[in-house]
Amino acid sequence: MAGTETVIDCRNVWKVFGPQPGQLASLLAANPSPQELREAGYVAAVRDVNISIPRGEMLVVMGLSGSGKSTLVRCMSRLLDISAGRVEVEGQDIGKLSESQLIDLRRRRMGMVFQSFGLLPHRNVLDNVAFPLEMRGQPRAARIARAREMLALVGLEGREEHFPRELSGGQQQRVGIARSLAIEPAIWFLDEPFSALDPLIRREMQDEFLRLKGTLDKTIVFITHDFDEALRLADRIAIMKDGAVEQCDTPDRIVMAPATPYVAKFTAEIDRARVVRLAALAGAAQGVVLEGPPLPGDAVLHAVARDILADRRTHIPVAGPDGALLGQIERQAALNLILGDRP
Ligand SMILES: Nc1ncnc2c1ncn2[C@@H]1O[C@H](COP(=O)(O)OP(=O)(O)OP(=O)(O)O)[C@@H](O)[C@H]1O
Repeated sequence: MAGTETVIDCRNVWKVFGPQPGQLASLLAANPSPQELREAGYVAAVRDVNISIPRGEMLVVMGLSGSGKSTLVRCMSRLLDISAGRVEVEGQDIGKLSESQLIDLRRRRMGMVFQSFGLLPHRNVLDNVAFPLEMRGQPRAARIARAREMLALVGLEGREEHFPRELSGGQQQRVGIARSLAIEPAIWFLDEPFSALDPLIRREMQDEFLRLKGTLDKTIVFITHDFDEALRLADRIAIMKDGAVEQCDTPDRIVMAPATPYVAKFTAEIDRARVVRLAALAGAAQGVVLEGPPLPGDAVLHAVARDILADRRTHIPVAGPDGALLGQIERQAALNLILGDRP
Protein backbone atom coordinates (compact mmCIF):
# COMPACT_ATOMS: atom_id res chain seq x y z
CA MET A 1 0.00 0.00 0.00
CA ALA A 2 1.19 3.50 -0.75
CA GLY A 3 2.14 5.35 2.42
CA THR A 4 2.54 9.02 3.11
CA GLU A 5 6.32 9.13 3.35
CA THR A 6 7.74 10.71 0.21
CA VAL A 7 10.52 8.64 -1.34
CA ILE A 8 11.18 10.65 -4.50
CA ASP A 9 10.42 14.33 -4.70
CA CYS A 10 10.96 16.28 -7.92
CA ARG A 11 10.62 20.05 -7.58
CA ASN A 12 10.65 22.26 -10.69
CA VAL A 13 12.97 19.84 -12.43
CA TRP A 14 14.36 20.80 -15.83
CA LYS A 15 16.73 18.85 -18.01
CA VAL A 16 17.83 20.77 -21.05
CA PHE A 17 20.24 19.47 -23.67
CA GLY A 18 22.03 22.04 -25.79
CA PRO A 19 25.21 23.75 -26.89
CA GLN A 20 25.95 26.01 -23.90
CA PRO A 21 24.85 24.56 -20.57
CA GLY A 22 26.38 27.58 -18.77
CA GLN A 23 23.76 29.92 -20.22
CA LEU A 24 20.80 27.81 -19.23
CA ALA A 25 19.95 29.53 -15.96
CA SER A 26 19.26 32.89 -17.64
CA LEU A 27 17.46 31.19 -20.50
CA LEU A 28 15.16 29.20 -18.19
CA ALA A 29 14.38 32.22 -16.01
CA ALA A 30 12.20 33.54 -18.86
CA ASN A 31 10.13 30.32 -18.82
CA PRO A 32 10.56 29.76 -22.57
CA SER A 33 8.18 27.74 -24.71
CA PRO A 34 9.45 24.50 -26.28
CA GLN A 35 9.65 26.32 -29.60
CA GLU A 36 11.68 29.24 -28.21
CA LEU A 37 14.13 26.80 -26.65
CA ARG A 38 14.41 24.84 -29.88
CA GLU A 39 15.08 28.02 -31.84
CA ALA A 40 17.94 28.78 -29.43
CA GLY A 41 19.34 25.28 -30.15
CA TYR A 42 18.20 23.58 -26.93
CA VAL A 43 15.88 20.66 -26.19
CA ALA A 44 13.97 20.70 -22.91
CA ALA A 45 13.70 16.95 -22.42
CA VAL A 46 12.18 17.60 -18.96
CA ARG A 47 10.23 20.81 -18.35
CA ASP A 48 9.46 22.07 -14.87
CA VAL A 49 8.32 18.72 -13.48
CA ASN A 50 6.84 18.45 -9.99
CA ILE A 51 6.11 14.94 -8.73
CA SER A 52 6.12 13.39 -5.27
CA ILE A 53 6.20 9.62 -5.09
CA PRO A 54 5.18 8.07 -1.77
CA ARG A 55 6.67 4.84 -0.42
CA GLY A 56 5.05 1.76 -1.90
CA GLU A 57 3.65 3.53 -4.95
CA MET A 58 3.90 2.23 -8.48
CA LEU A 59 4.11 5.28 -10.70
CA VAL A 60 3.87 4.62 -14.42
CA VAL A 61 5.32 7.23 -16.77
CA MET A 62 3.69 7.36 -20.20
CA GLY A 63 4.01 9.51 -23.27
CA LEU A 64 4.94 9.36 -26.91
CA SER A 65 8.46 8.65 -28.05
CA GLY A 66 10.66 11.66 -27.25
CA SER A 67 8.30 13.09 -24.61
CA GLY A 68 11.01 12.87 -21.93
CA LYS A 69 10.15 9.71 -19.99
CA SER A 70 13.63 8.18 -19.89
CA THR A 71 15.28 11.51 -19.20
CA LEU A 72 12.97 12.23 -16.26
CA VAL A 73 13.54 8.81 -14.73
CA ARG A 74 17.31 9.10 -15.19
CA CYS A 75 17.21 12.43 -13.36
CA MET A 76 15.59 10.66 -10.39
CA SER A 77 18.73 8.58 -9.80
CA ARG A 78 21.08 11.31 -11.08
CA LEU A 79 22.25 9.21 -13.96
CA LEU A 80 21.72 12.62 -15.53
CA ASP A 81 22.47 15.88 -13.75
CA ILE A 82 19.46 18.19 -13.87
CA SER A 83 19.63 21.70 -15.36
CA ALA A 84 17.42 23.35 -12.74
CA GLY A 85 15.22 22.38 -9.79
CA ARG A 86 15.77 19.76 -7.11
CA VAL A 87 15.43 15.99 -6.76
CA GLU A 88 15.23 14.50 -3.28
CA VAL A 89 15.44 10.78 -2.61
CA GLU A 90 14.43 9.67 0.87
CA GLY A 91 14.87 13.26 2.05
CA GLN A 92 18.34 13.79 0.55
CA ASP A 93 19.01 16.32 -2.20
CA ILE A 94 20.79 13.99 -4.61
CA GLY A 95 22.31 16.93 -6.49
CA LYS A 96 24.48 17.54 -3.41
CA LEU A 97 25.81 13.99 -3.01
CA SER A 98 29.43 13.20 -3.84
CA GLU A 99 30.12 10.60 -6.49
CA SER A 100 30.85 7.93 -3.87
CA GLN A 101 27.70 8.78 -1.85
CA LEU A 102 25.70 8.54 -5.05
CA ILE A 103 27.16 5.14 -5.94
CA ASP A 104 26.43 3.97 -2.43
CA LEU A 105 22.81 5.18 -2.62
CA ARG A 106 22.27 3.44 -5.94
CA ARG A 107 23.91 0.23 -4.74
CA ARG A 108 22.04 0.04 -1.43
CA ARG A 109 18.63 1.44 -2.32
CA MET A 110 18.03 1.41 -6.06
CA GLY A 111 17.48 -1.10 -8.82
CA MET A 112 17.36 -0.20 -12.49
CA VAL A 113 16.25 -2.06 -15.57
CA PHE A 114 16.78 -0.42 -18.93
CA GLN A 115 15.59 -1.10 -22.46
CA SER A 116 19.13 -2.01 -23.46
CA PHE A 117 19.63 -4.90 -21.10
CA GLY A 118 23.13 -3.95 -19.96
CA LEU A 119 24.27 -7.55 -19.39
CA LEU A 120 27.93 -8.43 -18.96
CA PRO A 121 28.82 -10.31 -22.17
CA HIS A 122 31.64 -12.44 -20.70
CA ARG A 123 29.65 -13.74 -17.75
CA ASN A 124 27.08 -16.45 -17.98
CA VAL A 125 23.45 -15.86 -17.04
CA LEU A 126 23.86 -17.05 -13.45
CA ASP A 127 26.88 -14.82 -12.83
CA ASN A 128 25.15 -11.87 -14.43
CA VAL A 129 22.27 -12.17 -11.99
CA ALA A 130 24.62 -12.75 -9.04
CA PHE A 131 26.81 -9.77 -9.99
CA PRO A 132 25.10 -7.03 -7.91
CA LEU A 133 25.19 -9.36 -4.89
CA GLU A 134 28.92 -9.83 -5.45
CA MET A 135 29.23 -6.03 -5.43
CA ARG A 136 27.52 -6.07 -2.06
CA GLY A 137 30.06 -8.60 -0.79
CA GLN A 138 27.65 -11.49 -0.38
CA PRO A 139 29.32 -14.95 -0.11
CA ARG A 140 29.34 -16.97 -3.34
CA ALA A 141 27.05 -19.81 -2.21
CA ALA A 142 24.35 -17.42 -1.01
CA ARG A 143 24.45 -15.23 -4.09
CA ILE A 144 24.36 -18.19 -6.47
CA ALA A 145 21.37 -19.64 -4.62
CA ARG A 146 19.56 -16.31 -4.82
CA ALA A 147 20.42 -15.92 -8.52
CA ARG A 148 18.99 -19.37 -9.27
CA GLU A 149 15.81 -18.47 -7.43
CA MET A 150 15.40 -15.24 -9.42
CA LEU A 151 16.07 -17.00 -12.73
CA ALA A 152 13.37 -19.53 -11.92
CA LEU A 153 11.04 -16.63 -11.12
CA VAL A 154 11.49 -15.15 -14.61
CA GLY A 155 11.18 -18.56 -16.29
CA LEU A 156 14.83 -19.07 -17.22
CA GLU A 157 15.59 -22.28 -15.36
CA GLY A 158 18.06 -24.37 -17.36
CA ARG A 159 19.70 -21.34 -18.99
CA GLU A 160 22.05 -20.57 -16.10
CA GLU A 161 25.22 -21.53 -17.96
CA HIS A 162 24.37 -19.72 -21.19
CA PHE A 163 26.00 -16.47 -22.23
CA PRO A 164 23.90 -13.39 -23.10
CA ARG A 165 24.70 -13.69 -26.83
CA GLU A 166 23.09 -17.15 -26.81
CA LEU A 167 19.74 -15.77 -25.65
CA SER A 168 16.89 -14.05 -27.47
CA GLY A 169 16.11 -10.39 -26.76
CA GLY A 170 13.20 -11.32 -24.51
CA GLN A 171 15.34 -13.80 -22.57
CA GLN A 172 18.07 -11.20 -22.12
CA GLN A 173 15.45 -8.79 -20.87
CA ARG A 174 14.33 -11.34 -18.29
CA VAL A 175 17.93 -11.82 -17.14
CA GLY A 176 18.09 -8.04 -16.61
CA ILE A 177 14.88 -8.17 -14.57
CA ALA A 178 16.14 -11.14 -12.51
CA ARG A 179 19.43 -9.36 -11.83
CA SER A 180 17.63 -6.27 -10.66
CA LEU A 181 15.21 -8.28 -8.51
CA ALA A 182 18.06 -10.16 -6.83
CA ILE A 183 18.99 -7.22 -4.64
CA GLU A 184 15.41 -6.43 -3.60
CA PRO A 185 15.79 -2.72 -4.22
CA ALA A 186 13.69 -0.34 -2.14
CA ILE A 187 13.37 1.96 -5.16
CA TRP A 188 13.05 0.41 -8.54
CA PHE A 189 13.37 2.19 -11.90
CA LEU A 190 12.15 0.27 -14.91
CA ASP A 191 12.44 1.70 -18.41
CA GLU A 192 10.18 -0.37 -20.69
CA PRO A 193 11.28 -3.57 -18.96
CA PHE A 194 8.85 -5.80 -20.86
CA SER A 195 9.18 -4.31 -24.34
CA ALA A 196 10.96 -7.35 -25.81
CA LEU A 197 8.68 -9.97 -24.27
CA ASP A 198 5.95 -11.74 -26.19
CA PRO A 199 2.39 -11.08 -24.94
CA LEU A 200 2.02 -14.24 -22.85
CA ILE A 201 5.29 -13.83 -20.96
CA ARG A 202 4.67 -10.12 -20.71
CA ARG A 203 1.41 -10.79 -18.93
CA GLU A 204 3.07 -13.30 -16.61
CA MET A 205 5.74 -10.74 -15.73
CA GLN A 206 3.04 -8.14 -15.07
CA ASP A 207 1.31 -10.59 -12.73
CA GLU A 208 4.61 -11.21 -10.98
CA PHE A 209 5.01 -7.48 -10.59
CA LEU A 210 1.57 -7.09 -9.11
CA ARG A 211 2.36 -9.89 -6.67
CA LEU A 212 5.65 -8.27 -5.67
CA LYS A 213 4.00 -4.91 -5.33
CA GLY A 214 1.48 -6.44 -2.96
CA THR A 215 4.05 -8.16 -0.77
CA LEU A 216 7.01 -5.78 -0.67
CA ASP A 217 7.20 -2.18 0.27
CA LYS A 218 8.83 -1.17 -3.00
CA THR A 219 8.55 2.18 -4.65
CA ILE A 220 8.48 1.67 -8.40
CA VAL A 221 8.81 4.04 -11.32
CA PHE A 222 7.91 2.24 -14.50
CA ILE A 223 8.04 3.55 -18.07
CA THR A 224 5.82 2.02 -20.72
CA HIS A 225 4.27 2.83 -24.08
CA ASP A 226 1.49 0.36 -23.46
CA PHE A 227 -1.65 1.86 -21.97
CA ASP A 228 -3.13 -1.50 -21.01
CA GLU A 229 0.06 -2.31 -19.14
CA ALA A 230 -0.08 1.07 -17.39
CA LEU A 231 -3.70 0.55 -16.39
CA ARG A 232 -2.99 -2.91 -15.01
CA LEU A 233 0.02 -1.89 -12.95
CA ALA A 234 -0.21 1.73 -11.95
CA ASP A 235 -1.26 3.35 -8.73
CA ARG A 236 -0.80 6.62 -10.61
CA ILE A 237 0.04 7.43 -14.20
CA ALA A 238 2.09 10.47 -15.23
CA ILE A 239 1.42 11.49 -18.82
CA MET A 240 4.22 13.48 -20.44
CA LYS A 241 4.21 15.72 -23.48
CA ASP A 242 7.19 17.78 -24.72
CA GLY A 243 9.02 17.20 -21.43
CA ALA A 244 6.17 18.37 -19.18
CA VAL A 245 3.87 16.24 -17.06
CA GLU A 246 0.37 16.96 -18.35
CA GLN A 247 -1.37 14.99 -15.60
CA CYS A 248 -0.27 12.70 -12.79
CA ASP A 249 -3.25 10.89 -11.39
CA THR A 250 -4.94 7.55 -10.67
CA PRO A 251 -5.99 5.53 -13.73
CA ASP A 252 -9.64 6.23 -12.83
CA ARG A 253 -9.11 9.96 -12.93
CA ILE A 254 -6.90 9.92 -16.01
CA VAL A 255 -9.74 8.37 -18.03
CA MET A 256 -12.71 10.01 -16.27
CA ALA A 257 -11.30 13.47 -15.60
CA PRO A 258 -8.50 14.22 -18.09
CA ALA A 259 -6.80 17.47 -17.04
CA THR A 260 -5.93 18.65 -20.55
CA PRO A 261 -7.22 18.10 -24.10
CA TYR A 262 -3.99 16.20 -24.78
CA VAL A 263 -4.68 13.67 -22.01
CA ALA A 264 -8.26 13.34 -23.25
CA LYS A 265 -6.95 12.59 -26.75
CA PHE A 266 -4.33 10.22 -25.40
CA THR A 267 -6.96 8.19 -23.57
CA ALA A 268 -9.73 8.48 -26.17
CA GLU A 269 -9.51 4.87 -27.33
CA ILE A 270 -9.57 3.37 -23.85
CA ASP A 271 -12.58 1.28 -22.87
CA ARG A 272 -13.35 3.10 -19.67
CA ALA A 273 -15.55 0.31 -18.30
CA ARG A 274 -12.39 -1.81 -18.02
CA VAL A 275 -10.58 0.86 -16.01
CA VAL A 276 -13.03 2.66 -13.78
CA ARG A 277 -13.74 1.05 -10.43
CA LEU A 278 -17.14 1.38 -8.84
CA ALA A 279 -15.60 3.17 -5.87
CA ALA A 280 -14.48 5.96 -8.20
CA LEU A 281 -17.98 6.30 -9.63
CA ALA A 282 -19.88 6.08 -6.37
CA GLY A 283 -21.49 9.31 -5.30
CA ALA A 284 -23.03 10.21 -1.97
CA ALA A 285 -26.50 8.72 -1.48
CA GLN A 286 -28.05 12.22 -1.26
CA GLY A 287 -31.54 11.41 -0.08
CA VAL A 288 -31.81 8.17 -2.05
CA VAL A 289 -32.64 5.24 0.19
CA LEU A 290 -30.17 2.46 -0.55
CA GLU A 291 -31.47 -1.03 -0.13
CA GLY A 292 -30.35 -4.53 -0.92
CA PRO A 293 -26.93 -6.02 -1.47
CA PRO A 294 -24.10 -3.67 -2.53
CA LEU A 295 -21.61 -4.16 -5.37
CA PRO A 296 -17.86 -4.25 -4.57
CA GLY A 297 -16.15 -0.87 -4.87
CA ASP A 298 -12.86 -2.34 -6.04
CA ALA A 299 -14.43 -4.05 -9.09
CA VAL A 300 -14.10 -2.39 -12.48
CA LEU A 301 -17.42 -1.70 -14.20
CA HIS A 302 -16.81 -4.30 -16.87
CA ALA A 303 -16.43 -7.07 -14.28
CA VAL A 304 -19.88 -6.40 -12.81
CA ALA A 305 -21.64 -5.39 -16.04
CA ARG A 306 -24.00 -8.39 -15.91
CA ASP A 307 -24.96 -7.65 -12.30
CA ILE A 308 -25.72 -4.03 -13.17
CA LEU A 309 -27.73 -5.09 -16.20
CA ALA A 310 -29.79 -7.54 -14.13
CA ASP A 311 -30.26 -5.11 -11.24
CA ARG A 312 -33.64 -3.31 -11.21
CA ARG A 313 -32.65 -0.57 -8.78
CA THR A 314 -32.15 2.95 -10.21
CA HIS A 315 -29.40 3.49 -7.64
CA ILE A 316 -27.13 0.63 -6.60
CA PRO A 317 -25.15 0.76 -3.35
CA VAL A 318 -21.38 0.26 -3.45
CA ALA A 319 -19.37 -1.07 -0.51
CA GLY A 320 -15.67 -1.22 0.37
CA PRO A 321 -13.77 -4.43 1.13
CA ASP A 322 -14.80 -4.17 4.79
CA GLY A 323 -18.47 -4.01 3.83
CA ALA A 324 -18.80 -0.32 4.72
CA LEU A 325 -21.07 1.59 2.35
CA LEU A 326 -19.12 3.94 0.02
CA GLY A 327 -22.14 5.48 -1.71
CA GLN A 328 -24.26 4.68 -4.72
CA ILE A 329 -23.97 4.53 -8.47
CA GLU A 330 -26.72 5.53 -10.83
CA ARG A 331 -27.58 2.43 -12.83
CA GLN A 332 -28.25 4.29 -16.09
CA ALA A 333 -24.98 6.26 -15.89
CA ALA A 334 -23.09 3.01 -15.26
CA LEU A 335 -24.80 1.36 -18.23
CA ASN A 336 -23.93 4.32 -20.44
CA LEU A 337 -20.26 3.92 -19.53
CA ILE A 338 -20.40 0.18 -20.17
CA LEU A 339 -21.92 0.86 -23.59
CA GLY A 340 -19.07 3.25 -24.39
CA ASP A 341 -20.96 6.56 -24.30
CA ARG A 342 -18.79 9.61 -23.87
CA PRO A 343 -20.00 12.57 -21.85
N1 LIG B 1 21.89 13.16 -24.61
C1 LIG B 1 20.99 13.88 -25.29
N2 LIG B 1 21.36 14.95 -26.02
C2 LIG B 1 20.46 15.70 -26.69
N3 LIG B 1 19.13 15.47 -26.68
C3 LIG B 1 18.69 14.41 -25.98
C4 LIG B 1 19.59 13.57 -25.24
N4 LIG B 1 18.85 12.60 -24.62
C5 LIG B 1 17.57 12.83 -24.96
N5 LIG B 1 17.47 13.90 -25.76
C6 LIG B 1 16.21 14.47 -26.31
O1 LIG B 1 15.32 14.68 -25.24
C7 LIG B 1 13.99 14.35 -25.62
C8 LIG B 1 13.42 13.32 -24.66
O2 LIG B 1 14.10 12.09 -24.81
P1 LIG B 1 13.76 10.80 -23.95
O3 LIG B 1 14.69 9.72 -24.35
O4 LIG B 1 13.70 11.17 -22.52
O5 LIG B 1 12.29 10.47 -24.47
P2 LIG B 1 11.38 9.20 -24.17
O6 LIG B 1 10.01 9.72 -23.90
O7 LIG B 1 12.00 8.34 -23.15
O8 LIG B 1 11.40 8.48 -25.60
P3 LIG B 1 11.33 6.92 -25.99
O9 LIG B 1 9.94 6.48 -25.65
O10 LIG B 1 11.55 6.96 -27.48
O11 LIG B 1 12.39 6.20 -25.23
C9 LIG B 1 14.07 13.89 -27.07
O12 LIG B 1 13.75 14.97 -27.88
C10 LIG B 1 15.52 13.50 -27.23
O13 LIG B 1 15.93 13.68 -28.56
